[in-house]
Amino acid sequence: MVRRRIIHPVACVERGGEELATAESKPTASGSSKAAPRLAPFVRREWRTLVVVSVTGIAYNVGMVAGPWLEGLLAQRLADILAGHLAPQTMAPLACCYVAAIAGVQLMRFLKRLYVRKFANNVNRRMKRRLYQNLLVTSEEALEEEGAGSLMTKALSDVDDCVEGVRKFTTEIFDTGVVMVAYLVTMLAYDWRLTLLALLFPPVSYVLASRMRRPVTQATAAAKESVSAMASEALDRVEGATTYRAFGLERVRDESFERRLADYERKETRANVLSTALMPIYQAISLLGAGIVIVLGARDVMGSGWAAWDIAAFTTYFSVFGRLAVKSSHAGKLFNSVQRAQVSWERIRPYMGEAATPDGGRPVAPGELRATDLGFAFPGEGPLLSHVSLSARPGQVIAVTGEVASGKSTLGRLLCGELAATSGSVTLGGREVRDLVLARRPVACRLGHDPQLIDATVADNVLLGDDGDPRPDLEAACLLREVDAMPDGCDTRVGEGGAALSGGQRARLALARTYHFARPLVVLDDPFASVDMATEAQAVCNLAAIARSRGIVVVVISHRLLHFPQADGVLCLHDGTADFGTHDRLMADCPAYAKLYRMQARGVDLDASAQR
Ligand SMILES: Nc1ncnc2c1ncn2[C@@H]1O[C@H](COP(=O)(O)OP(=O)(O)OP(=O)(O)O)[C@@H](O)[C@H]1O
Repeated sequence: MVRRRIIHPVACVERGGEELATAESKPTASGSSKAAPRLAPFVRREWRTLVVVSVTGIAYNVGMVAGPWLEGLLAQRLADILAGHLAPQTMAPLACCYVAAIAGVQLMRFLKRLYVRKFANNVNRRMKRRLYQNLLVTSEEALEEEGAGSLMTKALSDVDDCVEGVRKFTTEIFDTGVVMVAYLVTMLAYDWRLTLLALLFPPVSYVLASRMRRPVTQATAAAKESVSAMASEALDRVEGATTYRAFGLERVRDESFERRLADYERKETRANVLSTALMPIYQAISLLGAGIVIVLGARDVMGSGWAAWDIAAFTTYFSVFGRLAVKSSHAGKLFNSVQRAQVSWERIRPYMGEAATPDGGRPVAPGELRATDLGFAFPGEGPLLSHVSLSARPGQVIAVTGEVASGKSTLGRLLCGELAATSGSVTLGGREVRDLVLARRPVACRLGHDPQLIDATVADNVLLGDDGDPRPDLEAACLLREVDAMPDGCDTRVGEGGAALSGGQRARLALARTYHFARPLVVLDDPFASVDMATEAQAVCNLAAIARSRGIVVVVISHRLLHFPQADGVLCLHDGTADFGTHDRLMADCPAYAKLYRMQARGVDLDASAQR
């Protein structure tokens, strides 16, 4: 069966190039971390930076009140000088104080911004590292379900959006929260009755902003989904460019991409409008109190109000009120950025649990493989396999065959613990393989249809950074003679995905790597599909020798039955069930197997080939 798969080369390197059996659930659900991941620990790790942010943030924002206060004094001093009550030179010390205060406040602002950025960068780096580590140990099944576009969006933009929300929140705590308290206290000190009246309006803008939370969240989530779908579409278009061109489907695919693009534009525009364009409305509402301040403040200056003000007091009060009104409208901005961050966090949350270390478990000793009464069905589909049983002692080779799409590859994945059986069990040495896999113990490896070669040398592709000599493994895979004939031998580069090799060479190079990292259970899914018969005969011989010498169980899945008589056991899948036994018994008792074998036997002297 051919299915589109996500290539994750780093995972391939980490997993020894084999399709290492992993949990199909996401890391957090697979036992590495039971508690739901939380954002707070990522933030808490940066407590030192946050202390600097707090000190500079409070100094900056409290210092902000000094500006309007000194401006009031300057206005009053100017009035006194113009009235002849004071000499002009008395302005100089006050002006110096003003400049020094502004400079000090701006210095604090610079430091606060610097450390907020540092804080955000560190949180971002830590979250991306965690996401990356968890993606590495997530099963292909889960990755495919998620979709490549969605994963790219999560890795690249959701973490950024989430951290940006945290950064804005941290910034606004000081730039909005602390400074508003400082402004409020100042205004209450000047005239508390006027202050209470003038500040009736900002709460209206808070209420409106909080009412808008749900639409903002929904619009943001819709925009995120749309960008993921667009990324998937673009990836698919690039990956399948040659195919679409060859089959004249380019226009259809381009139109489909255009539709995705239009959908993205619409949803992103709506999300942006809701999260940013409402700001002026919040501001206008907050500023409605300005009229009250002008009328009642003028009465204070005239001596008929609730307080006795001079021009300095009026100037300071009006300036502080204006700043407070503008700041209070920022609360809406704060809600919106927090909403956006929440949406992103929910999307990446499943991948943010304690990172599981790939392949970190203790080795598993070789043992008997026993599959008992296995049954399996893909979600929402009818049973694919039922009542499948087999067993193999250490050192034995089991051959598996069956009709097309009878579930051979699926059985290989079940044996390796990559998929959870619907019923029955698979044990190795008496322990459930899937439990060992979920505990990240290196129990099984599977060589699938895709060799997953890296753009490096032949030796690198076998060893993947491991110490050792690749030659014995290359020889066992019947590739050494061809590698020795290459210009640089084992140091020959194979190109991206092994582009410089033939299909058969690619398959055998991946086989050599599987031998190098062999586990107690090795499943080879159609490993000799692209090699000639003589090479296949030698490779099968070597495979049996490796199984015996290392005491491992090897399961070979193949459509080619030429060498099945040499296997220690044969499993034939047919009609949703299976027959297991020796080649001779199946020839006698399993008509489906006998038919397949005889069909291939036509024109081939099988007995002679098998004895070679
Ligand atoms: N992830 C999946 N979700 C749903 N159905 C799937 C999935 N993977 C495989 N199948 C279906 O399960 C059936 C068996 O697939 P499988 O690859 O195991 O068969 P196979 O015997 O190895 O095929 P082939 O002979 O072509 O190599 C197919 O009908 C396939 O479409």
